[in-house]
Amino acid sequence: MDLSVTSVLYLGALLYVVVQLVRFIRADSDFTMLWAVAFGYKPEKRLRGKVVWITGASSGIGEELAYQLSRLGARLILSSRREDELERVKGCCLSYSSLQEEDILVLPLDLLERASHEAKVKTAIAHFGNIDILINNGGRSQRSLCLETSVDVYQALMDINFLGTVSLTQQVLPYMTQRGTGAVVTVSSVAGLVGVPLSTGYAASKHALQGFFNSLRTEMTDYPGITISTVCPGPVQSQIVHNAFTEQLGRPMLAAADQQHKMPTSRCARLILVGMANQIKEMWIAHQPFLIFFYLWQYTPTLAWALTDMLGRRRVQNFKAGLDADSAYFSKPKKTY
Ligand SMILES: NC(=O)c1ccc[n+]([C@@H]2O[C@H](COP(=O)([O-])OP(=O)(O)OC[C@H]3O[C@@H](n4cnc5c(N)ncnc54)[C@H](O)[C@@H]3O)[C@@H](O)[C@H]2O)c1
Repeated sequence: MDLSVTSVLYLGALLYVVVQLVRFIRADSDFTMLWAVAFGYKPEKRLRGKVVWITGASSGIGEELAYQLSRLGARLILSSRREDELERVKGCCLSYSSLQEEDILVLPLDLLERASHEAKVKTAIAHFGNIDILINNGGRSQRSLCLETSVDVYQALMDINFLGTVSLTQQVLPYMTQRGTGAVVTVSSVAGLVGVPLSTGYAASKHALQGFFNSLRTEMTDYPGITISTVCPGPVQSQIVHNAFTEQLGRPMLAAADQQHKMPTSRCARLILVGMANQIKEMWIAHQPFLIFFYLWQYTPTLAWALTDMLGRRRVQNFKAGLDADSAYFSKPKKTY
């Protein structure tokens, strides 16, 4: 076959586009993250020995971050409300790693109790002398329709997810500015960037975090050694739905939803660590088809709204019918009660 140089170039370009397309379809994070995974610094090199404070360390993503960081040799401050659960996580960290008892501080903390945050930070500093990285991970979600939701639920979501996180960050940051180095990594959500039906208050609280940290990042430009990062995961396996607020405070979710379609917690935690090691400022972490939504919302909002309305309507209808709204996009919906 006689192929001209131009045809070879065209074929090469086509092959390149196909390879990139396949990579994108199989991707589980944004392009910067993909680059960091392939060519960036490894967490093993960058995070060993660091003092890392994780809020919401008693379950889900925070618990998994604690395990992976302990294996890397990072020293840990573990916080959430339940001390016994934190001691369990600490015990596992010690057995998975070569860390010593004093390398992990269990520091119970309620994001709602903002008046206690200053003293908690002082306790952490007294133990380790400094905090290298604060991971603002603790938070709660929501599964309820706006028209049925008490405003107290909206207040609680803002208090925990937004104000609790802001309060702790404000207490930790001065220690970082004094040293001129540190990182604040905040686990936001896909709901911090896009609209999510049944989670109006949760999405609002995560949008608030995005606005806050995107603005703070620029205020911190006088401190080039300080990194402000936000993490935007799509659905990840954890207790988030089980622990979600419903339409009234104190009314629990009736059943945990199917988690098969969600990203494994370990993969999400690993990607967060890669992002931290490479000081990435915004991390989009999700399987397809969720990842494509991030891009659509960013670049073609009109198309994104049309698609969200189509899929979101089904989610709302399933919820109203008492079906599992979370897995309803992907599998035969299950009754939640
Ligand atoms: N799992 C997901 O699909 C997903 C997706 C996007 C973002 N996120 C975010 O990831 C973070 C971790 O959630 P997860 O999925 O591991 O859920 P999870 O429910 O398993 O863990 C949440 C953690 O936050 C803690 N927490 C809740 N209220 C608190 C309070 N008042 N004070 C202190 N700690 C409190 C819990 O004790 C727990 O340790 C949250 O900020 C969540 O919004 C989760």
